[in-house]
Amino acid sequence: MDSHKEGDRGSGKQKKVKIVFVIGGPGSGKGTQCKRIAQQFGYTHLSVGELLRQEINSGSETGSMIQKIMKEGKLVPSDVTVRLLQQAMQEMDSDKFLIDGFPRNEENVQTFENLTKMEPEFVLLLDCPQDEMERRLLSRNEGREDDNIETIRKRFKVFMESTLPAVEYYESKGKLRKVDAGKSIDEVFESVKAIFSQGKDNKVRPSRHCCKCLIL
Ligand SMILES: Nc1ncnc2c1ncn2[C@@H]1O[C@H](COP(=O)(O)OP(=O)(O)O)[C@@H](O)[C@H]1O
Ligand SMILES: Nc1ccn([C@@H]2O[C@H](COP(=O)(O)OP(=O)(O)O)[C@@H](O)[C@H]2O)c(=O)n1
Ligand SMILES: [Mg+2]
Repeated sequence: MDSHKEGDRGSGKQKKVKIVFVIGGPGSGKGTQCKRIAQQFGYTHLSVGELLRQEINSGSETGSMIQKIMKEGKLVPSDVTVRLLQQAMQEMDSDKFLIDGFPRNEENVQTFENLTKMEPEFVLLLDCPQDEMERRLLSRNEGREDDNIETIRKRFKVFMESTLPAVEYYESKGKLRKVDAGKSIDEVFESVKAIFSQGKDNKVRPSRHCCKCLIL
């Protein structure tokens, strides 16, 4: 079911917005696969982690609160995260969003639905063994202060304890699509492509990268 975006009430025209959530443990390959999906299927890729890091870089008070939480591998309060997400979606002239790294707990799920009145078309789960994720993160030299072994371990704990229960919510609604993300990038993308090609419009469109995600 497509989501309907708030707004355009004056014209009575409801803009249909298609949303897909992409979740998986830290290092499962969300960012890597999202870039390819955006390119191939014309989605605007919004990485929630990137939006939070941009808020940190803005030097705002909210940013320093976010930084403390991310350093601990904990989850930022959902109203903060969802507001940043809403802002980014409103700024982009797009009707197809790939939301990377969201939801990460049940509070994320409820807050998103309450504030946006939108639901995802489906949720893609990248399922990857923890030792493989750890190996990938330790060689991901993006200069992130949360990519140290101590914080990585905490993030894994958050994933197991908070994110997986949110996954079960979507599974119960028949909206979960799971792929084995432990294989090579190309092999994982083959499985991902099959899932996105099941949708109605298989047309390949020019990619619409969110400018925010290009600032890595
Ligand atoms: N299937 C894969 N096999 C090996 N390395 C991968 C794979 N997918 C991603 N990577 C690498 O692992 C690291 C984490 O990938 P990333 O897409 O940032 O994951 P996430 O966004 O889920 O944390 C990056 O250095 C990326 O190049
Ligand atoms: N929905 C979200 C997404 C990210 N985050 C925070 O942002 C951090 C980095 O998220 P990310 O998606 O960039 O991390 P990776 O899984 O890509 O390594 C998380 O560890 C959380 O601290 C959050 O609090 N809530
Ligand atoms: Mg990522």
